[in-house]
Amino acid sequence: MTDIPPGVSGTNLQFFASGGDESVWLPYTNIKYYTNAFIVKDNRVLLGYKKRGFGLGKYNGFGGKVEPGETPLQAAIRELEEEAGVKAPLEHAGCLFFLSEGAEWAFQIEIYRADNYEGIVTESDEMRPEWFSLPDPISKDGPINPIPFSKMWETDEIWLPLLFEKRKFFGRADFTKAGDVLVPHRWWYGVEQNES
Ligand SMILES: COc1nc(N)nc2c1ncn2[C@H]1C[C@H](O)[C@@H](COP(=O)(O)OP(=O)(O)OP(=O)(O)O)O1
Repeated sequence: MTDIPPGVSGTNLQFFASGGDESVWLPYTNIKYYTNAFIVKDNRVLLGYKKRGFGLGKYNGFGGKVEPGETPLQAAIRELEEEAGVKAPLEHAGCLFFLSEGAEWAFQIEIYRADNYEGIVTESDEMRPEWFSLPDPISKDGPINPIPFSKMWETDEIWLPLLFEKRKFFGRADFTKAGDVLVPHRWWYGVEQNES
């Protein structure tokens, strides 16, 4: 399925992956803007274990709502410092649109990455930071502390490798409820083509 879904920003996109029930995208009326930031350094990525609120019990990048008057980049820098105690020269890595059945708004999340940071990684009220090894194509035994995809949002496994490869991605994932749990219903991802 190669049609770009409603809500996906980005131009000059090349289809990368899609799946799920391809009959319908969930409707939405409101959008709220969020950020998510990842530090990738020395073949490791810094993730945080979410201690409260939305995504409780999952590992994720560091981020939150864009507050009034902030740019997404300013919000991403602030949230990273609040949640992990460090400052980083963040670069835009992609943008994701998430919709959950029954939610009052869609999440538009600007994703950032940095190869470096200043300060000491510190646990906060919201996140417990932890370093994980990047996938190692050379070692047949695999990394020592691999990324815990089974404890992350299911669709992260599709786009996180693009962030590691520095390929800019845009996508959408809709989730439906199975009891108290949100499960992926339909998803689509594209990568920005280099103009040359
Ligand atoms: C599939 O859906 C999602 N996947 C991933 N990887 N991340 C997601 C998904 N949906 C939301 N997120 C991210 C976006 C933000 O980084 C956080 C949610 O932000 P939060 O609700 O914690 O916002 P804060 O402003 O920090 O909240 P407080 O008011 O509690 O400080 O999850």
